[in-house]
Amino acid sequence: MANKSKSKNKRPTARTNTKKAATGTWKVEKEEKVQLKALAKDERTWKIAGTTFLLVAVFLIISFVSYFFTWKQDFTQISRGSAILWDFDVSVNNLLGKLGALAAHFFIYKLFGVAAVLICTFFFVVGVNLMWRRRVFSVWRNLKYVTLGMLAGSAILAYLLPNEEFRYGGGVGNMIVHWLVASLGQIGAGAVLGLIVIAYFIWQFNPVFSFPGKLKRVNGAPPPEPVTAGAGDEPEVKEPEAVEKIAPVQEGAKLIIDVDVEKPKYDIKLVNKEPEVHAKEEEEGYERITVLKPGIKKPDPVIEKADAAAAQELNIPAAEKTGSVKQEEDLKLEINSDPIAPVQPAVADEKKKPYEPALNLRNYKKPTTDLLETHGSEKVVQDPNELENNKNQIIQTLRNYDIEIQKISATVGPTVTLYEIVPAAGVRISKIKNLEDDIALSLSALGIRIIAPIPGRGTIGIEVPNARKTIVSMKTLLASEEFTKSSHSLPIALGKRIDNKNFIVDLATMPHLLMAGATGQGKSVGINAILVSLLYSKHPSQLKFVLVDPKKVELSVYSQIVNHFLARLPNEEDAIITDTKKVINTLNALCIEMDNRYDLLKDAGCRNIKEYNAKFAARKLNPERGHMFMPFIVLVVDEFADLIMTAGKEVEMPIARLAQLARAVGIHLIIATQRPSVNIITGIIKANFPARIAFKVSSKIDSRTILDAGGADQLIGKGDMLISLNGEISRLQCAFVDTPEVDKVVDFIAYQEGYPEPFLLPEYIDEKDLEAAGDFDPDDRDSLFEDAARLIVANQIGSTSLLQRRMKLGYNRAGRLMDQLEQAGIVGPNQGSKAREVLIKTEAELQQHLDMLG
Ligand SMILES: Nc1ncnc2c1ncn2[C@@H]1O[C@H](COP(=O)(O)OP(=O)(O)OP(=O)(O)O)[C@@H](O)[C@H]1O
Repeated sequence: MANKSKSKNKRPTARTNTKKAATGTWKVEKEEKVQLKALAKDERTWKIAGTTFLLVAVFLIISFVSYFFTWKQDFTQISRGSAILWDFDVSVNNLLGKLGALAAHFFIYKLFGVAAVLICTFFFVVGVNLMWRRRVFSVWRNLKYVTLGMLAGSAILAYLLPNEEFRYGGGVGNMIVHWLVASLGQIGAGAVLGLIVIAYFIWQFNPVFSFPGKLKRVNGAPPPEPVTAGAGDEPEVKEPEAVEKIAPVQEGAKLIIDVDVEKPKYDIKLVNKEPEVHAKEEEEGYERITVLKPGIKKPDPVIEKADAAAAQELNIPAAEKTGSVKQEEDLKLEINSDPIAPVQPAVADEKKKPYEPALNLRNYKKPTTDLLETHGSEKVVQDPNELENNKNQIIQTLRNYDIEIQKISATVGPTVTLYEIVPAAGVRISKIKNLEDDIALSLSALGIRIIAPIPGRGTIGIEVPNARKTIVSMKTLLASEEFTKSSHSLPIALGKRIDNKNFIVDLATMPHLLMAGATGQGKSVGINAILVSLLYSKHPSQLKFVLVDPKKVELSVYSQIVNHFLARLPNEEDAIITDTKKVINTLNALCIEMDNRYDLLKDAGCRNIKEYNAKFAARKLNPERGHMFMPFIVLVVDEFADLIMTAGKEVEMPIARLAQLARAVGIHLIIATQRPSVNIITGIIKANFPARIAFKVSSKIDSRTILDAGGADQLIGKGDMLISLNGEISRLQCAFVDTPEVDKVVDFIAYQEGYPEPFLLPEYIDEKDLEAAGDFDPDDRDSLFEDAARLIVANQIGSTSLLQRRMKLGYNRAGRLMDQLEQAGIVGPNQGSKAREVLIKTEAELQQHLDMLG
């Protein structure tokens, strides 16, 4: 539905015309409305609005600064108010004239004093966001800081500088101080303002206060802590009375409530997990750097040393090599035009060090976790009263249906609590399953899901949403040891399970992922979580993304890292594909890349990308024969429904082909859709995507389409999700990474040196295009004819796939080239599966032959 209206909005004129045919005056109003809407959506309107806000920010800052110097001279005039604007006899000294003087006087003198300068940042932030049409800064956060800063700043200045000629605290500051002094006295007012300053510093910097005496005790035995702590080695058992009303539970804690069914009474056990080990600042092999400005890096002795060592390996004088992109490019071009082809000479010399793809961007630093934020408290909180009430209601509801239970226990997760029930002997499981809606009704909660039975546990699970939910920050997951020490090829941190365990999986083994969810339920955040995980774990030489974004805005931020992590078609400007036609070409190009990679694997005698890359790194494969280090390629399609609706089979077929075959050659697909209906997620797509994620969907049917099971319609949104992996469905809270965090990560990468150009996919030329354009005459020589002839003669192998691989061509074009080479007498006729005979033996001979052909 949402999408329908979106696409309608995109075509205001079409919509207007239809209405026109229908009615009279009403139609005109409608038309105006539509035009206004189109105007409001026009990029230029946004830019004009952005520029206006930025100019207001500049206007205010100049008038404020000027006011500090000129207020005294202008005071009498400004005090007359706006009347002076129309009095041409009046002149003022403020740099921005009467309006500047009046604005500054209003904000500084009448309102917030010196602290009023903060208001300029608000106009700046809004202006920048409008100008770039995305959330570069958080307006809400800025507004909070500006308001609090102006109130607190004006009061503090008014308190500290009370009798000055200049009103440092402005009218508002004076008023607050006046009221504080009248209520609390001079000292009390000072204490309150001092407290505000101290509270600000504590909040901002969270200093550590430690007492030497206590430290000694910590070294010996940890002091007992309340329920929260997770400090004790032993699990604590507490009577309910002893538990605080809201008991924060440490990550990984399991809350077990044992129920005596006759006399409702329970024990709460908290089983705390080992404390979380925080991220290492330095990841293996990569030093941490501080990024100053684009292109400017702090000189780092370690990096320089590494450069020297690497240069030595390349047999290039260190001085020439250090930091010289140009040199690196030249050298690369000499060996192979591929941007990630080996810079290091890959001669089959067994004594040489293994080839390291990362050395081509040896100064590259992976992003650090301090770029990310912790959202809210990481502690899972659960109210014992809530637990008790839910438990009683579950027991009562089941009893109403004559179902008795032996035991009930609860596991508190970030968003939901899992109540596990052991039913009394003889109770049929299906009976409980059928009561799903009744239990949900009696607990008056959305998002109840019943798992009957929980696989492998012999219990029945009832998931009930928590009244207070915890956000799972991406930062925590990426800093966890499971992630930093993971041995996965493509680790992705998706979120936390119901038992608070981190859920980190390997995309390479999934091997493709289908994601669905109604609009606004967390799909975009989920895609960002996956992309950010991969950016945190991989070097640009190891991974390339192909990003398809028909909505045009969701993935655009990643365009900044085009020369680091993106792949695109040759001769394409944009690395992020938004146009359906280009999507089809890209998907077909990926199919060619897959076929080429299979040829290389076959030639190398390897079964998969891992073996192949290991062999290449051991310098057992010759780049001269087209071998190269293969990066993983991850294709992300945000909004698959749009594509299927517009291009149908043309999109479905290459996706299905890639999904069936591409795993072994390191190509993985992530396909997301808002509308998981059967005409979009067809049988053929579904059959090839064993791993599927569902955020909240709007109907049970949608849930069945995506997961082959109900439940996704019962989720509560905001990243609450079900993942079906190897036939097993788990409920997760998706990791949250906000857009400004993604911006920071992308900026961190973008400011570093990248490859000279993006990773190029093979060229794909649509047969239909060629025919339609009528620009291919078999008698006309292809523009690449001579290059192809040279390649074939140099290698003395008459193989079409050699042309495909080395010249990055599609099968059809390479085939035509081969036919033309045959016509020209350079290669012999087709010999089935064997390569054609090459009739010309040397380059000199070829040159003569070509000259003869003219
Ligand atoms: N994992 C999460 N944790 C907490 N809040 C979340 C999470 N995921 C999403 N949200 C909240 O839900 C909002 C919508 O999420 P998101 O933009 O990912 O939805 P969407 O499904 O991609 O929507 P659309 O399809 O319209 O783009 C976010 O702005 C955020 O406030």
